[in-house]
Amino acid sequence: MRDIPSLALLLGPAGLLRRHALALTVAGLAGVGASAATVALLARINVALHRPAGPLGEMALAFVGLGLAMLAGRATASALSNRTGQTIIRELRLMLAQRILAAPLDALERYRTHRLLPVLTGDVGMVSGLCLSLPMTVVAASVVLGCVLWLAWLSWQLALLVLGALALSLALQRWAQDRAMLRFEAARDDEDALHKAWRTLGDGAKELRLSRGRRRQLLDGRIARHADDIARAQVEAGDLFALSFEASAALYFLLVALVFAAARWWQLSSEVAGGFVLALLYMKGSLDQVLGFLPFYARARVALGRVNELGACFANPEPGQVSDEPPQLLHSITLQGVRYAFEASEGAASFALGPLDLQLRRGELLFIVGDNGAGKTTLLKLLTGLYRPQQGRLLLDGRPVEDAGRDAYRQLFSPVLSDFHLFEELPETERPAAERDAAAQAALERLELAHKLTVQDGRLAGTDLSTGQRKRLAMVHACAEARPVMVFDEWAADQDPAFRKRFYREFLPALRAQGHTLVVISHDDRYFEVADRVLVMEGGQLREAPAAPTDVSRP
Ligand SMILES: Nc1ncnc2c1ncn2[C@@H]1O[C@H](COP(=O)(O)OP(=O)(O)OP(=O)(O)O)[C@@H](O)[C@H]1O
Repeated sequence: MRDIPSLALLLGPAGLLRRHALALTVAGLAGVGASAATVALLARINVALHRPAGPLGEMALAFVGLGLAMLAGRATASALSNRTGQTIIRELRLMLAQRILAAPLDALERYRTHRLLPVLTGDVGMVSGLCLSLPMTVVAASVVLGCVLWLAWLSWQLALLVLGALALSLALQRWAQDRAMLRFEAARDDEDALHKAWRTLGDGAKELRLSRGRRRQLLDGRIARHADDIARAQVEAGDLFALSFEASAALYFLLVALVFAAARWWQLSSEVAGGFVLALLYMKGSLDQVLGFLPFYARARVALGRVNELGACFANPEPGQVSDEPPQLLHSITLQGVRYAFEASEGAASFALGPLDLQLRRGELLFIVGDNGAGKTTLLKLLTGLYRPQQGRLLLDGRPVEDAGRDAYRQLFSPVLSDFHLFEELPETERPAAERDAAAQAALERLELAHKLTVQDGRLAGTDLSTGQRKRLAMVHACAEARPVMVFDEWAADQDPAFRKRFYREFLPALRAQGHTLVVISHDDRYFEVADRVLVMEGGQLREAPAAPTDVSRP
């Protein structure tokens, strides 16, 4: 089991609760004030029950005054805690999104993207619930405390008896909580695995329909197994809490009986005994609220652990993400003695690239070719600044690209990666939006997508597309962005022969003529002669290759 982390994210020096300490203190004080008014009201009722009635008007005034104070205190506490809770949730969501966006790509790849969503939705929701319910639980706890103080004022011996019972009840809950946390932790691990299976339901929909075996594996082997494990862990944890809760409830009624017996034993007045019974019965609701909060708190601690873990994984942001300086490529981009190795994962040998040298000259059309797994995409990630070289240097026009300048450097590139994501909106550019939209519309026509899609206010509206058409649409986005360096990772792989030919013989030369520098990963050796240079990747090493002779009669 992983360690249950501290509440640093909420209570640490820069914790979210600390930042709202004033509002939360005011909410807490208002709640405590309301509790004091409640206890005073109880005391008045007790007096009214056991002593001859005083002037009615005075009594009514006291009741109304205390009732109003209670109402105002509770309403203030509730409204303030609700607003502050919602603000904290918003800040937590933004903080996590910013951290993920600012994290180095390899940190995100190591974390595994399927683990992000359960944290960002389920765990953040659970932590949000904790923030929202915490202040009102504090109010309930202060009602209990107020009642105990009043009882101590009535009879310290009986109050000690009550305190003893409360301590026993809390110890029981603590016992249940410690054991339940282990189950909640195990259930949360299963939630991650289950989420991965949910993704398979959508991503593998076609394969699953074509294979009963795969369906069985997914449903029985993964979904049912994890769902069973989660249900078992939650039931066991729920049983533990229910057991301790019911034991506390039984103890409570035993306490009321004990109070009666002790009052008789110590010959206490009926006002004292009545006050005790009244207070005990009244504070039962608040006590239940506090005890009922504990199971929720236990689950929220586990969720908070995951949120903390995510925050910690991405706690080292890349510097310089908000540089306004527009990047320029005047002569060349150079990789000098660059080396990059992936961390070895269970049982698999790690892949290491380099040390290698490469110079990409402005305006050139460079092909990178090589076998599957040779390291072409890894090289592209180093060249585009997505990965930081572990050794060696990346130079822009002879000047090293340092950490602070890497994000600005990355703005030189418009990529179409092999595992590209299709955004709904066209990217923001330095150019006016109308110019960008016109470039996108022209690209739609060139790529024969204009009958499927139109550009509307920077968005691309239209029907669903085939795999090859989606790749073309990714190119439309790159053309609309039109950065100095355009990068295509096996773009032509999904295109029909005629379009593939147009890509190599028409589009690439046209983009080069417009002044773009082009890096193309390709397996299409029949078009290598289009390139100014062809480099071969082999086992993480790079070598120059002469362009292959071309048979222009082939498509
Ligand atoms: N995030 C990662 N973590 C660990 N290993 C990785 C990671 N990404 C790639 N690799 C490994 O690095 C090696 C090179 O991968 P890369 O994607 O660069 O190859 P490639 O030449 O582009 O292959 P292909 O032509 O099949 O796309 C492979 O052995 C791959 O398993």
